[in-house]
Amino acid sequence: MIRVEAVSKKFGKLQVLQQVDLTCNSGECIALIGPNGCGKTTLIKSILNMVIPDSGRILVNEKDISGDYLYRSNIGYMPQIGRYPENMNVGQVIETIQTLRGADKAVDTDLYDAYQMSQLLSKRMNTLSGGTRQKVSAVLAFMFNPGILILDEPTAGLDPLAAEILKEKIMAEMQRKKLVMITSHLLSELEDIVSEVVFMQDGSVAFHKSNAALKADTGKDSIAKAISHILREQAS
Ligand SMILES: Nc1ncnc2c1ncn2[C@@H]1O[C@H](COP(=O)(O)OP(=O)(O)OP(=O)(O)O)[C@@H](O)[C@H]1O
Repeated sequence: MIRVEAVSKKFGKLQVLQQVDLTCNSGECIALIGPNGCGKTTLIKSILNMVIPDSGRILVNEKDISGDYLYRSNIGYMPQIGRYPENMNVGQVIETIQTLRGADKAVDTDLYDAYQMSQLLSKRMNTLSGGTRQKVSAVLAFMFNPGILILDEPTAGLDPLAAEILKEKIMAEMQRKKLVMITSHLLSELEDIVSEVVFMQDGSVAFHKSNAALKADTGKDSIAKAISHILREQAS
């Protein structure tokens, strides 16, 4: 479970997060959406302790994360752009992360197998295509069987089959009562997997509704249409 309480963050004079409150529970798949620059990645990074809020607090599984780093071993994070030691090959990167995580940890090889990683192990990171780099990030995010998955634009650059494989894996993890948080601008891709929609605007949560309630309240049959409907109403 993740609880964000009145979190604010400024970069210089720019107020990027403003009194953000958000609760996310196990078994939910949350779509964190909103316009470019509204603060989605900053919120995700705050939950990961990669950005330190100016005020407010964040609890993961009921524990305040400030000054704590151990809680992150229960979070699988797929960044928007995966950065790795570029002179290592794929096998070395996976092995290094495995060692850092502790070799005795249960390893989930579903995506490793589905993406045929064993055929890519000798490829150097700096020679990978953008999509293949995304596959490596996905494999690493899911590999250590974390209770929470935070995926920042996970399907960006993936081919349709790879994206479908990832969606199936996300759904399987939800069935196992994992908490999944996804940011994406590809709203149609989120349609079948998302249980909750959190819409951010100007650094705040504009609304947080279940996928079903969002559609029922707007009378629309897709997340994209529902969001456009709300934005048009706001503008008029
Ligand atoms: N380290 C930083 N230093 C200064 N400004 C930053 C920093 N990180 C983010 N910002 C600014 O904060 C704002 C919010 O950025 P953020 O990446 O959280 O947005 P986002 O909602 O994830 O956007 P996108 O949809 O484009 O990925 C932007 O204006 C960005 O330029």
